[in-house]
Amino acid sequence: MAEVEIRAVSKAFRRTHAVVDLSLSVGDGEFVALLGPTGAGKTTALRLVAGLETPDSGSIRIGGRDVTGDAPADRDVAFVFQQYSLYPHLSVFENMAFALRAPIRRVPEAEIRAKVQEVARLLHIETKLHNKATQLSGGQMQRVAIGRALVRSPSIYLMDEPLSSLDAKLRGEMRLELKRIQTDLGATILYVTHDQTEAMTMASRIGVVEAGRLMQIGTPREIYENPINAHVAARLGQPMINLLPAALFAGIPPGAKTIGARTEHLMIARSGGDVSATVTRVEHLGDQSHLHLDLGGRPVVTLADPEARLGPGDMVSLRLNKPLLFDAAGGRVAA
Ligand SMILES: Nc1ncnc2c1ncn2[C@@H]1O[C@H](COP(=O)(O)OP(=O)(O)OP(=O)(O)O)[C@@H](O)[C@H]1O
Repeated sequence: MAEVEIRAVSKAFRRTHAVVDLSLSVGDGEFVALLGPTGAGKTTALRLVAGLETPDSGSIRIGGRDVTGDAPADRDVAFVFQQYSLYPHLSVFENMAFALRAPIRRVPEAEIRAKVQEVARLLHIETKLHNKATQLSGGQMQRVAIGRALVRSPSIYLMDEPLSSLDAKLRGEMRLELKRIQTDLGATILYVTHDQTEAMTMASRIGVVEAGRLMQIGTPREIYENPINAHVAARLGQPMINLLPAALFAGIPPGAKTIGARTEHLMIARSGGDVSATVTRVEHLGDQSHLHLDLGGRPVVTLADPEARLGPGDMVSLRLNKPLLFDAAGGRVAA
């Protein structure tokens, strides 16, 4: 494993600025997630590191070596794509062994067997090694796709939404397993996702990307608690942060035009708060319930206290507790 350094890299496709002046380093053994909406430039950033795209400007270093002009095969990276793209006619074993069988690698057969078996155990697919790739469930296929990358020991693993085709339950399980494997192997991973839970639970640092630009990078906690602007604040947190006009509340510092209130910033009482709101809906999600409110014509969503027994039409009183403050342009304002 090795450190990867992206320095001031830009890439445009005709008039689309897919990646703009991106600087980012992934430390040895670190798990960095790029989080952003569709079209933000996450995949392009990954493809630039892999060498599948050439930057218009900037440079990329892997393990201290400038690889900007190198072909993908010379970069020592392993890529896991969104689609499994397994070879259907080959067994699970052969799919995983494939990269090790490249003639230039000259890996002895005994070593290939040992490595594939070790990784298969890690991914809990050791009993499937002789199945054809097509005789697997979606979750097993995705494990094989990840396993194909893990049998190699590249400088960095590049992963592009590898869990997005799995159902919610499997995604949750694979999140835990991928994190465990990364920790066990001390693997360096640059991971692309639009799923905030994946980024929050697996990454040591999250880079929030918007319209080709890296807006903020930090630990999940830093990004969640201390977002630099309203865009970043809206990327993390469920239910999404409520962005409300400051004018709805009294005593807000001058300069603050928008209040960012996450559920923990909103105290709900029957009376005695700063403003009153009407319950429009209570949404039961099993492990939690979301309380939808109307605050002066604006929708507000927060977590419902299961004890409160609120229903549509009930009036509640809201009190702000140290919310985030943003200026007219969405930039953060000190409280
Ligand atoms: N080969 C290409 N030719 C032209 N435009 C492209 C090409 N690849 C990407 N783009 C454009 O660059 C922008 C960034 O795309 P990219 O795939 O990197 O975004 P993304 O954040 O990975 O999105 P998603 O989550 O949907 O995969 C988009 O506007 C996309 O349409």
